[in-house]
Order: sequence, then structure tokens, then C-alpha cells
Amino acid sequence: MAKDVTILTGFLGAGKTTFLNALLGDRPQTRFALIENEFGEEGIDGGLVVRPDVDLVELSNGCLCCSLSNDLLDVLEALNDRRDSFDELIIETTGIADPASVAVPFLMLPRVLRDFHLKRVICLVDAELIEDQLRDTEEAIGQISFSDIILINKTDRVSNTYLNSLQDLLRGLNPFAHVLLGHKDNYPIRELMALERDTAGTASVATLRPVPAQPGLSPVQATTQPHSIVPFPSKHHHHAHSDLVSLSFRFAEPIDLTQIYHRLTTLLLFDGKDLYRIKGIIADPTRKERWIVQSVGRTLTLTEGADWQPGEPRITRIVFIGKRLKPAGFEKLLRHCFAKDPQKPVSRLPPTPNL
Ligand SMILES: Nc1nc2c(ncn2[C@@H]2O[C@H](COP(=O)(O)OP(=O)(O)OP(=O)(O)O)[C@@H](O)[C@H]2O)c(=O)[nH]1
Repeated sequence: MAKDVTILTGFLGAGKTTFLNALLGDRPQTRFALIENEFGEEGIDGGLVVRPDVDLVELSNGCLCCSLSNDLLDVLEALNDRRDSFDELIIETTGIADPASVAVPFLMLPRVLRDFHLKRVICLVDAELIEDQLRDTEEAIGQISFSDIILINKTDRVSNTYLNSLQDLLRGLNPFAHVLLGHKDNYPIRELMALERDTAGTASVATLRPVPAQPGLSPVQATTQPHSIVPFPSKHHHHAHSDLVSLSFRFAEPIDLTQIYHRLTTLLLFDGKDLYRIKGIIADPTRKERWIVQSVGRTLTLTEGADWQPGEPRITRIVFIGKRLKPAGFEKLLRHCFAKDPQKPVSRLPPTPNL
């Protein structure tokens, strides 16, 4: 029997990985295979997946919807070879992917159709930022208009009145999609996973029908999983059909967490217009745990991650995504954050706003 596939899309920082973790936590009995695609050379999201038993394949350094389509076919073939070890496949696309291109093999290629069944395409929408994203980028509209289900996320960040008008806007952009609401502490997972695209429908006119509900548990909290790292020089990557670029950095030098927090906050405040996303894992020698730094819009957050394991290389990895980003400036900023005295006592972290 063909394995069910869910494609998870949505603009940079919409909350895909956070939602994915809630979904994985909600279905502990289901064995998931997961393809994590990231725009930058540095895969950060794979390290944020909560369930260690997930069969995780990371495809970084490009976007599945353009340069990596052959890689996707190779991965699907490899997954099919071990099809007895998982029940369902989830693909988390990059925040700038065109989900239609990712879905094509599942709709068109007989050998993929035989082994995999595209059950739904879910688009997460950042309730607070989507109007800006629709105005400033080409990608958000493509993601919304192709998806079967639109999950308006981060509803905790906007008023109910605004949510009503946002729903109207999104229904106007894609009248065929189901529009649901949620936020990181309360997703409509059962309702959402009870919907599937009509197998007879096409991508743009998907209709949804309910499938039997599965028993579920409450979502779990996100933590990080340790994984191995191969050092590589700083690089940057151009998306094939966009003016967005990603800059990826990796440093073995110890980083001062307080310093990087202040410098990135200042950067976002005064020069953040074209910077859509920061994601990183920070190694500060004065702390036993890794720290996750993230920005969406102008908001920067720091979250405590898992402890570094004995002998594990403490490498800082950070990705910036935006327009007109200059590698030299970011490298300089990061170099200013190298810890001068790794032995110095732990400084107090500034409080981070709770997104
Ligand atoms: N307030 C609020 N913050 C959220 C919600 N969902 C996610 N976030 C925060 O938004 C930020 C981005 O979340 P991610 O889940 O990493 O977003 P993503 O879509 O996977 O990001 P990319 O893979 O870079 O495109 C994180 O700091 C999350 O904690 C939500 O419902 N409410």
C-alpha cells in the first residue's frame, strides 16, 4: 500500500517546525519518516525535531522546488527501500519553496504514485506577518494558493477582528482550501489530520474529505537533538527564482551569547528590513547547553536547547535569509561575538520576548 505523504509549507518563520513537533508529539504511535529541506547550507531544523525515533532525512543547500528535485527522487527511492520501517512521510519544505513543484512527483510520476500517496498540503501562515510577506515577496502567494489546508498560525499575536478579515483575505486567495486557526499551544491537529485532498482532484482545485480520526495525546515541548557536524567554510546561496539569499556560517570559536543577542537585536532594529529570518545554534563556552537563536520579522528570541554531550564538538551554526545580504558584514558581526575570555563567569541573559 502507498505511504501517506503530508507536505508542510509556509513562508520563512511561519511556524512549520514548531507545528511539526506538535504533530509528532500528538501521534506517538505513528512511525514517521521526515524530509527536512532547508534553504541555507546549514540544516538547523533537523536538530530541532523532538522525536528521536523519526527517520530524518535532511536536504540542505538548496530548495526542493528547484535545484533538489532529483535529490527528492533519490530520497523517495531510499525511503521506499525501507518502507516497512515507517508509516507516514512528512516533507517540511523551505520557507520559500513553491509547494507545487515539490508535489509534482507525487501527482505525475507513476513510480512515485505507486509507492506514495500525497494526502494533503498544509500551508502555515504567520497571522501577524502574512500581509507584509504577500506584499514583499512572490513566494507566499504561491504557497497559499496551492495548499489544501491553510493553517493561520500565531493567532496569539493578533486580535480576533483582524483574524476575521485575514480569513476572508486567504479565502479570496484560495477558495478551495480549508482555513483553520491555531497557535503553538493549541493546534487543531485532529481536525487538520482528518482532512485529505480528493485523490481525483487536481492541486489547484483540491477538495477535502474527512478520514477517521486517530487517538491523540497532547503536544510535547521542543528540545534539540545532538547530531554530528562536519566543519565547512561560510557560504551563501541564491534561490533559483527569487532575489532571496541565504548566508550560512559555522564557527568553532566560542561565542559570547549575550554579545550575539545584543548585536543581532541591534541589527534587526536598525537594519532588519531585508532580513527575513535568522536561525542558529550557539555554542557559548560558559554554558553547558546549546542556545537556539531565531528571528521572525524584527523579533529575536533565545531558547535553551539540549546540553552538549561530552566530546561533542561545540560548533556555532547560524543562517541568515533575506534580500541583498552582504556576507562580509555578517561575518564581521559574528567575529565581534567571539568570546574574549571563555573562562569568564556566566553573564545574565537579557529577557527574551515570548513570541
Ligand atoms: N507567538 C507564537 N510564536 C510562534 C508560534 N509558532 C511558532 N512560533 C515561533 O516562531 C518562530 C519560528 O518558528 P519555526 O517553527 O521555526 O518556523 P518555521 O516555519 O519552521 O521556520 P523556517 O523553517 O525557517 O521557515 C520560533 O521562534 C517559534 O517559537 C505561535 O503560534 N505563536
